[in-house]
Amino acid sequence: MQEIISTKNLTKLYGDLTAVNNVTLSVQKGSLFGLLGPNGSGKTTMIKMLTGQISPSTGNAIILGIDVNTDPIGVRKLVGIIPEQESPPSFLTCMEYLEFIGNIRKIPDLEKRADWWFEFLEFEDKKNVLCKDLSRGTRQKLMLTQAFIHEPELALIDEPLINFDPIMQDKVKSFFVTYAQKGNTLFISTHLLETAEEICSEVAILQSGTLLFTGTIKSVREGYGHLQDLFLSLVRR
Ligand SMILES: Nc1ncnc2c1ncn2[C@@H]1O[C@H](COP(=O)(O)OP(=O)(O)OP(=O)(O)O)[C@@H](O)[C@H]1O
Repeated sequence: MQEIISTKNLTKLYGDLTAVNNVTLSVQKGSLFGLLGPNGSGKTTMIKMLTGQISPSTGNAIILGIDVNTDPIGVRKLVGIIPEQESPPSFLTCMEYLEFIGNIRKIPDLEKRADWWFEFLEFEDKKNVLCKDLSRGTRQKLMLTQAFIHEPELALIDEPLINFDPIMQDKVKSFFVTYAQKGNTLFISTHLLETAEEICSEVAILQSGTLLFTGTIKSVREGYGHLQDLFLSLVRR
């Protein structure tokens, strides 16, 4: 087993508010890890700390062997990221945005890879359209493409499916499962408990910044029936 994400007593304070409280977590290679929790429970704050977008108040996170506090750029070079409700730049076309990402990430066969993604996510017709003129779902397709185009061994995605129709959700879920089966690791935050139960290998439940549960989906099914039963019994307490 190889540890891809390891946090120790990770804490984030915003003034008097403790957004994330002493979270110690371990994610193994090949996991499809789901971070769950009610609104405002600290999921986005966790992802921001794991990707070096914000610094923890105390505690630390090691991502792919790198301490994200000391080398956030090193972490961001390796991983794929979709921040919460992030949109691509309005003034670039889809292809221009991917070229921009390709230059930063030094992807040699960018055009070939981009064409694969345009076809896979069914938005070839938007290749040369300005991002400001895309629907929300298509913007999410482009964000998904930029996160995976360099085939990162770890991707961290805040609410990956929320803007997709059911057909596209199905396609992306299958992609995630296959991607993890190849030995890559996915860390997603979501409110979709059924989806998490369907595709995740492991889940964690946060409430008010505190970790209430971590375990495999198998252990959830064996111990509690459905993820939703466990979730509701924990957060309603
Ligand atoms: N920059 C900030 N300054 C002050 N408080 C913040 C900031 N960012 C987040 N918070 C607060 O931290 C807490 C956790 O927020 P966070 O966005 O991490 O929750 P979340 O679980 O992602 O919520 P949701 O499911 O609604 O997206 C909330 O109370 C939020 O208001």
